[in-house]
Amino acid sequence: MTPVVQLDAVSREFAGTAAVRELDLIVRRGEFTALLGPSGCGKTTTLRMIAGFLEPTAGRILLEGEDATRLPPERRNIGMVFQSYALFPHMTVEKNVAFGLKMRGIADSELRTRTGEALELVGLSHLAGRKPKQLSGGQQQRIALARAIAVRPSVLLLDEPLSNLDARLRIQMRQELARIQKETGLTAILVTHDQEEALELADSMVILDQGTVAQQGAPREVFRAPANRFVAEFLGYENFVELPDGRTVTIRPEHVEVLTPESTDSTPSDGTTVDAVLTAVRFRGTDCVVTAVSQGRTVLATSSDFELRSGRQVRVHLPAAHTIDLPRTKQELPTS
Ligand SMILES: Nc1ncnc2c1ncn2[C@@H]1O[C@H](COP(=O)(O)OP(=O)(O)OP(=O)(O)O)[C@@H](O)[C@H]1O
Repeated sequence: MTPVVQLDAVSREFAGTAAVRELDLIVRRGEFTALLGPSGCGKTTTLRMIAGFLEPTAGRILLEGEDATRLPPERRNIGMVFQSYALFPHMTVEKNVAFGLKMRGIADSELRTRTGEALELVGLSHLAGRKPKQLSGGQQQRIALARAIAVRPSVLLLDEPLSNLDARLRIQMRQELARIQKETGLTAILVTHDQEEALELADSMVILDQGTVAQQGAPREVFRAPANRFVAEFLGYENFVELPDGRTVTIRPEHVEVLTPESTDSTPSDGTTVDAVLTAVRFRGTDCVVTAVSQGRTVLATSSDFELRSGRQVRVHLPAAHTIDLPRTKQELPTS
């Protein structure tokens, strides 16, 4: 099946500095792809190139299999929703939603049907006659979404669409987006720096690091097996431990076992066990989080042993089944 969006080695420079470098990306029909990464990694630049607002300095962009690298935005069948809702303040909700259809020369009766459908999809048909300023932030974002969907774009580009909403509304809108995408079979690319949003919504996530792909895959895969330290840190992994055999691994604190003579006197046979001293114990109610230091290496662990105190000598066990090997990134490799 021809991908809806395909980027072949796309690069974009600004005054000699690369914002996106040789990026390859494939988005298939009906797929929800999340582009994520820290500020400045090139997410918005990538989205703007797909929309046609920015030209790549190198590489090709294919839309529905056709070379669209130099195609102006209005000739790409793309819908966009931004962080700022960008609704026309003087137009009613209905006129806002109909705007893109009108621009495309859609006949009146068809225009009314599609506007009505789009408003129904976002659950706001009853507000059709209002002006944007008479709506809440969440409602305005729904209207922006309806406007983008009404034109039946081959791909919907979402640039941090939920980040202006408060936490509760953001979660509600996330579920709403998931529902709409499921109902309509929309192909969408979402730019976000919120990993939770990506984990919940995306079929595929692409983590960018300085304009290149650090890792791409299904959220579960990426979360379970981050490819390197950058991805692991971005996903919230906190333990980075160099093992005696030279490997660097990461492990979730809840998988690290803190052993004391009272808990066991045998050394587990799998994984790695090291002597350590506790330097901090934080009580959290149902468990505590301890910081253990072993030969300069720090490991965070959770434990339900409430007798543990700072200064205590323990052994720390990293079970093999839960340690994730992290190959070193280029920056971390010693230079020869
Ligand atoms: N018009 C521009 N002129 C010069 N540099 C730019 C321009 N647009 C983006 N950049 C630079 O390109 C890099 C990538 O920017 P981009 O906006 O794509 O990042 P981002 O991942 O979307 O970041 P954020 O999460 O902060 O929005 C940054 O270093 C940025 O400063």
